[in-house]
Amino acid sequence: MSSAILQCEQLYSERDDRVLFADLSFSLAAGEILQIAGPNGAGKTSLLRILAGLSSRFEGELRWRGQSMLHNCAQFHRETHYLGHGAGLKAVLSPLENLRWSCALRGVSQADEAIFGALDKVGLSGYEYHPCLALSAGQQRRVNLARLFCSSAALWILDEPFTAIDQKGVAEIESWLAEFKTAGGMVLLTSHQPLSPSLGANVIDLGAH
Ligand SMILES: Nc1ncnc2c1ncn2[C@@H]1O[C@H](COP(=O)(O)OP(=O)(O)OP(=O)(O)O)[C@@H](O)[C@H]1O
Repeated sequence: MSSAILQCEQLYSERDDRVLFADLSFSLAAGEILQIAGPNGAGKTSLLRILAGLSSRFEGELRWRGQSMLHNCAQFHRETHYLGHGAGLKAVLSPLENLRWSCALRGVSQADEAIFGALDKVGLSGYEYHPCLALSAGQQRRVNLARLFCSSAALWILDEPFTAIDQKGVAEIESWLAEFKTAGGMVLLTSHQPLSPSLGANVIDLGAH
C-alpha cells in the first residue's frame, strides 16, 4: 500500500488559453518536502491555490489519505495550513489579535499563551500589541508565519515563505521546516531560491511542464 498522504494525479490547468501545466502528478508522504519551482507566471501560485481549495480551475484527481477530495475536502482543509504570498493580515489589528482571529476562523481554540509563544518563535516578542500597519514587511510576513505554530496541520502549503525575510530569517524558516519534517509533517512550497540541501526537498519545475 502506498504511504502517500497527498496524491495529485494528472493535473491540468490553463489560464487565458495558455496551458500552465498538464499531466502533472506528484505525491507527498509524511516527512516530505516538495518545492514547486519555475519562472514568473509558470503557474506555481495557481497550483497552490488549487490545492488550498481556493481555485477550481483544473482537471485531474486530488486524494487525501486515500480518498478523493471530492468526498473529504473538509478533512483535508482541517489538516492543512495554507499561507499565500501576501501577508494576509488585518492591518489595524495587532499580531495578537490577528492570530486570535485566524485561530477562531479555523475553529482552533488556542490560548493567548500559545499565541505569545508563536510570536516569540518568529522573533516578534515585544510586538504583540503593535498594529500590524506599523510593522515592516518582513515583520508582517513573520506574523503570517506564526500562524503555522498555532495550528496542528499535517501539511503546510506555503507560497513564497521567504519573501521579505532577512538572511538569518531564511535560515530560521528552513530550521522550522526541518523540525516539522522530522515530526512527520509535510510541506509543499514555492520559492525562487534553492532550499538548503539538508532539507532533502524534492523539486518540481513547472517551467519544464
Ligand atoms: N487573477 C488572474 N487573472 C488572470 N490571469 C491570472 C490571474 N492570476 C494569475 N493569472 C495568470 O496565470 C498565470 C500563472 O500565474 P501564477 O500566479 O500562478 O504564476 P507564478 O508561477 O506563481 O508566478 P510568480 O513567480 O510571478 O509568482 C500567469 O500567466 C498569470 O498571468
